[in-house]
Amino acid sequence: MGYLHKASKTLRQWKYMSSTSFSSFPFIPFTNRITHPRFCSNSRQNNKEQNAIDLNQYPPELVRNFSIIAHVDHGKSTLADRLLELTGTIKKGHGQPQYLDKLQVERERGITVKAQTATMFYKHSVNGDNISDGKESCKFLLNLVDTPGHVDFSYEVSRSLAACQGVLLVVDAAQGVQAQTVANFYLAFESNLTIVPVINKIDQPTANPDLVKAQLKSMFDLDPSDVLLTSAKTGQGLESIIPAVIERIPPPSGSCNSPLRMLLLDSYYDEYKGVICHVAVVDGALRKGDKISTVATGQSYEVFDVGIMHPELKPTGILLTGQVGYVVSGMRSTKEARIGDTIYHTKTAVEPLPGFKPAKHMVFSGLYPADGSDFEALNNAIERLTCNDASVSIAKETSTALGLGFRCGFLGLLHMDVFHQRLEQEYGAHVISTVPTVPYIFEYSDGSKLEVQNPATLPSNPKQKVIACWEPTVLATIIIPSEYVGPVITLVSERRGQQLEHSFIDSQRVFMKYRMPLKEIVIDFYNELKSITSGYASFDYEDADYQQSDLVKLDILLNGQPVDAMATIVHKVKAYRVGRELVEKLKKAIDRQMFEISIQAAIGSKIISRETISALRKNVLAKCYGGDVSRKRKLLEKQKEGKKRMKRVGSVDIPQEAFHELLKVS
Ligand SMILES: Nc1nc2c(ncn2[C@@H]2O[C@H](COP(=O)(O)OP(=O)(O)OP(=O)(O)O)[C@@H](O)[C@H]2O)c(=O)[nH]1
Repeated sequence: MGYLHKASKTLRQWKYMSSTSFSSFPFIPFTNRITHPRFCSNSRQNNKEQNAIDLNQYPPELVRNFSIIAHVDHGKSTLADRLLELTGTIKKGHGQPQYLDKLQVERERGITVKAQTATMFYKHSVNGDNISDGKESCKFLLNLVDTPGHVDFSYEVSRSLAACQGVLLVVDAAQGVQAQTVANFYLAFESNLTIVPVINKIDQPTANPDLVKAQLKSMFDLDPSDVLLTSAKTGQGLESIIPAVIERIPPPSGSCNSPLRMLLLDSYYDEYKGVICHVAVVDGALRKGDKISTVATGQSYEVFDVGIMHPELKPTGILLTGQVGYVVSGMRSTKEARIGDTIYHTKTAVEPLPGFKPAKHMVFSGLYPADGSDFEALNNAIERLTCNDASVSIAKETSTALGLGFRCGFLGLLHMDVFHQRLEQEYGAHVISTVPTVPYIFEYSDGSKLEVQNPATLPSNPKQKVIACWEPTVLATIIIPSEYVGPVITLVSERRGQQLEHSFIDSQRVFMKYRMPLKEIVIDFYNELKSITSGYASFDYEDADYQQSDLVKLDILLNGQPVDAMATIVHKVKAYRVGRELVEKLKKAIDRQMFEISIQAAIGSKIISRETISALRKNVLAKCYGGDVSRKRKLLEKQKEGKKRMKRVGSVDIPQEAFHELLKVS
């Protein structure tokens, strides 16, 4: 209730500032109550929403910016739907669950990949705070940010939090606190945000809200009496959420009188409007027609359109202190709209906002056109997609096996997967990707150090020049039911993890913290963890330091010729097993051809594993008896088509599937 009480003071400043800075805004004497019709409406007043939204009616004191954060699948997007419905922002039964998950990939996979903001309006009685006598209610402007739950996209979460003063920390009533609950709690806590705990899915037969309350108390010291109980599915308890947001989360604290400072939260390219920037106005005000610049480039642009996401773009002509919205200016490419940058009025230079830490690329992989001749098409597709996903790093590279392509850096394996899927679905680009690798550091005898993002660039006999190697590590959090502790410890030791912490969350569940090499979790770790714990484990990680390690480059040779796109870097103790598995997978994936093919794995000049594919021409006409010429021609054509999709190394044709198979070996 404290923030409502403070409302009077801020409103007085706003009213004063408005009378001086905004000609349309009259001076209103201070009354110790939010009673002026500009800010408040009588509860009997007509509820009909005005078509044109006048943001002048929402001084910072009537604004609340909050994110919904949670572990994967705990119900963030469903809860966001219900809040949008409750506030009349979208119609009930709009027939599109998880409304804010707009990408095809999000709908197909049922996950949120991009954080999405929506502005809502809500009338709330300020009764009981000595501000109002209870007969009146104020209309508040609420910016809700639905965030992704998967660890790969935690960068999106931390960015979203920069525009918020509080969060709804959502926890599944049956699953309880999970690994991303812990990670997200600390993201919010370290940003000094107000945390409103919400236990969701209380309709489930296995829901145990009391146990979850106890977990929230023991792990985060959250008071059980502050915890809200809800079901985003049935709507139970939903009505308590927005009042809690308004009463507990502080309003934004920027200065209305200061020059404009906006934080650039996100940007994407729209075919009709050009670059659209999502912004949070920290200080001052922005109007259509203003001239703005970004700190990074200093370039000046005119504001053509400005507004809010309600939840679609809704022009308002103005954005004021504490508000979150969009801006369209003359930017030609999203490269001009750097995320975390500060936007200001061109003629009034300002101190830049702190911005964000740059995204850290955890996984690198080569991307090549499935058909070598399609390089230009792939180049175009990647350029367009990276306009809407700036968290991927792209550099051109050449492979003797695959031709011209790109080396791409991703936030994790799911991010890489989503990027591939979007390339294919949204831009029709078919790609071959090489084995994902992490950024290793190699130190050479002359003292120089090299970050290696592509194993092929490493000399094949590293011992000759390399004097030390380092690999990136992560701090991994695992939460499991106690009966799975044994198998999980075995799995983590196989993956070279060092235990740092082991404690009980409650009588049944264990919290474990490990330091692990990033490489060991990149491929298939989570799947294995899930499978040995019958799906009950949750897992999260954050990047940690580099550690010195005994690494070797593993080459794959076909008929004695190394295939650069198949080279990988592995820990020495794993080299023999990985070499053998790679060779076996390739034997299964490569068709027999008219000559014998030898497949070898080698460390330097030493062959550590070998398989042979015996010679045989695949006779596609074998089953085609009789003289039907057109059928025979069709089959031969089909074989020719298939060959087009093959990559030729020396004389050996490698199907795309062979590259996919290699992705599964860790
Ligand atoms: N029984 C029940 N199911 C719910 C409730 N809320 C959400 N769900 C279901 O839980 C699943 C996950 O919901 P989402 O809203 O996509 O979860 P999310 O946290 O946004 O997921 P990510 O974005 O992938 O992290 C969906 O199948 C929802 O229908 C609830 O209150 N009760």
